[in-house]
Amino acid sequence: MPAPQCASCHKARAALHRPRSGQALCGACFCTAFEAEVLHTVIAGRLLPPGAVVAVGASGGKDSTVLAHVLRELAPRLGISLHLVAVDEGIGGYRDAALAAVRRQAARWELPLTVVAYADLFGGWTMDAVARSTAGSGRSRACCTFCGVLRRRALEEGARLVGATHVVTGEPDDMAEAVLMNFLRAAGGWRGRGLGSQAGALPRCHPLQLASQKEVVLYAHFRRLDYFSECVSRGAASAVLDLVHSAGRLALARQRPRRPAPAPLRALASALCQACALLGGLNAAGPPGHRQGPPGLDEEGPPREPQPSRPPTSILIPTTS
Ligand SMILES: Nc1ncnc2c1ncn2[C@@H]1O[C@H](COP(=O)(O)OP(=O)(O)OP(=O)(O)O)[C@@H](O)[C@H]1O
Repeated sequence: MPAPQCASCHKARAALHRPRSGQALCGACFCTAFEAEVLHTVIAGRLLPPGAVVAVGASGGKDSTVLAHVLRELAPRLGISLHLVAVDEGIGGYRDAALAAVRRQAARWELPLTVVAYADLFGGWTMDAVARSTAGSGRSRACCTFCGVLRRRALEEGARLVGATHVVTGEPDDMAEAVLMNFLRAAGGWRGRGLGSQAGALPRCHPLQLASQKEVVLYAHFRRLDYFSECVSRGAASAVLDLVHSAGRLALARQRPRRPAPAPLRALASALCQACALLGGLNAAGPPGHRQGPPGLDEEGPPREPQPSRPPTSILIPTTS
């Protein structure tokens, strides 16, 4: 059976059914719609004012690749300028390939790129050194904690270095996780790693917050974006997006005076100090490199190989005649 006509341009054959609406669109109309939706997210949420100098957290992965590409398309309309900031965590066998992808993107899209390294920012500590230092102490979990906190700090440093006024990161419907965490942590207020920014830090936002993982992959596919690919098999659920919408409404409704945050929230709001606290703990146990061991974070085996990237075939329309 031939593919249906695109429901938007009525000229080309449809190439996909949009996961949420079921609308059949050709690749070009889908990309245009996707960009328009991100534009709406930015404008409606007042995420990036005209004149903003925006540091894009560029990991080389699909989310930040799509984010950078979409914002580059929208930049003239939004009146913003972009600067890619990549963090080199010092993870042997993993980050190098991702950074190479970021360099190719910067060159192709003619965007300025700054790379900041943990080793330079944190007194010689790389994630490989952290992994060795924390070995035997619930290592995998400790590594994620260190990496998340230090990366946030490094991105902030990089953004300030390039004179950015705002920071943006990928995170499409992963936002739901943050939303849920915030609901659970604070029945009385909305704050934290999700849609807000931390005290003293540059404003940080997630323009892809309402996009689904599947559509991010489809956008990358139709725009033929070159990115460093890991597992892309996570699906999108409408409930997840509804949750993010609810959080946005909750944030807008939060006009009443705020109650003092409970203790866990105060801890969340001090991630910059958290980085120093974690580094202090590491240094107390010995300088970077004091413990020898194999590089790489995965104690169960060697660092993961990148997986080939594929769009979710369940929503692509087969191109048969
Ligand atoms: N090394 C890095 N350098 C700069 N920004 C980063 C780096 N790692 C992550 N980020 C930013 O944080 C966001 C969330 O990263 P995380 O690894 O949690 O999610 P992800 O879904 O794998 O993102 P991506 O597909 O962009 O790699 C990324 O989209 C990116 O904007």
